[in-house]
Amino acid sequence: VPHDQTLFEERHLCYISPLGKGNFGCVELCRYDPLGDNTGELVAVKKLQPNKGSNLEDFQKEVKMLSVLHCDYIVKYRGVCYSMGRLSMSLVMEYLPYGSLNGYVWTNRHNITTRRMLLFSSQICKGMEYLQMQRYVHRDLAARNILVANESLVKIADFGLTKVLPFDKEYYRLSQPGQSPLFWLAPECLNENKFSHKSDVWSFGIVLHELFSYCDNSVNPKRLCLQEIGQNVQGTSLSMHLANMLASNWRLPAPPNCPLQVYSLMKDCWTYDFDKRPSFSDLSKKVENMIQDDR
Ligand SMILES: CC(C)(Nc1nc(-c2c[nH]c3ncc(Cl)cc23)ncc1F)C(=O)NCC(F)(F)F
Repeated sequence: VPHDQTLFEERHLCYISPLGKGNFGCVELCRYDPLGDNTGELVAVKKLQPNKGSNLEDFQKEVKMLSVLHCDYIVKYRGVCYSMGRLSMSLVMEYLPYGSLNGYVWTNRHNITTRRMLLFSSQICKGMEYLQMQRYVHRDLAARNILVANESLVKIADFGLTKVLPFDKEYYRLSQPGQSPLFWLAPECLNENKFSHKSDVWSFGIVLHELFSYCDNSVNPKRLCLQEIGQNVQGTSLSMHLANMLASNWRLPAPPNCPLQVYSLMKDCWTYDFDKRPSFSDLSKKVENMIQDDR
């Protein structure tokens, strides 16, 4: 039997440190070191948190989804590690040393150019275009869920909420309101739990806002929306307030010093009618043109 490169033996997986908590589990930095001489490669290992609202088959679905994605702009699946005699499993992914995009942009805000932000934006569009071809709806596109591979490459990650569209529908209706953070959601998600490629486009607009705000937490989408709602958040639920504001055409304000054409691209993504929003291929062309103009 040819050696299965996607099977990681638990005894060679050496824990180093925690990376963070994602949807349905925590992710740890480990070294896979079968030779036992510390020359093994670093990997990110997502452990299934037993009965933390997630179960093995949901996790196996996430593993299956990630294992068939092959794109430069999507975090690479490396394999699985079974433990407790196949009763539990972990998802092994490539480790990206520069961490999540929101942390990276904020830390390097003094020397990140518009050009580099546009480059990251076009890579996210291309990753999302690829996901769309697989009929995957990410449902949690946010700067915290983008990883930085190096100074000029970012990748989409955290597919814990991703859904595959049914063959006969261009949207996915969630049975009950999900756990996606409200402030990244399109109106049809807030009002009807309807998720589609076009609601991912809305979230991409929010990611542009995060990026061009240098992921400054003091002006993040949640903070700005709550400011607009004001403290008078009585009875009406937060998502109702937000849905009403969006219906009366309120949108996040332009980030300071944001190039006008970038803000108008965000506004295109935030078109109320999902059918009129640009596609990711439209968006990547527009962003590419901005990169050319930015010479
Ligand atoms: C839950 C987890 C761990 N959180 C973090 N991962 C990494 C982090 C840093 N390098 C990484 N390489 C691979 C992976 Cl899967 C994560 C990291 N860095 C910081 C995090 F908070 C994560 O998965 N976040 C979603 C992601 F950032 F990946 F989109």
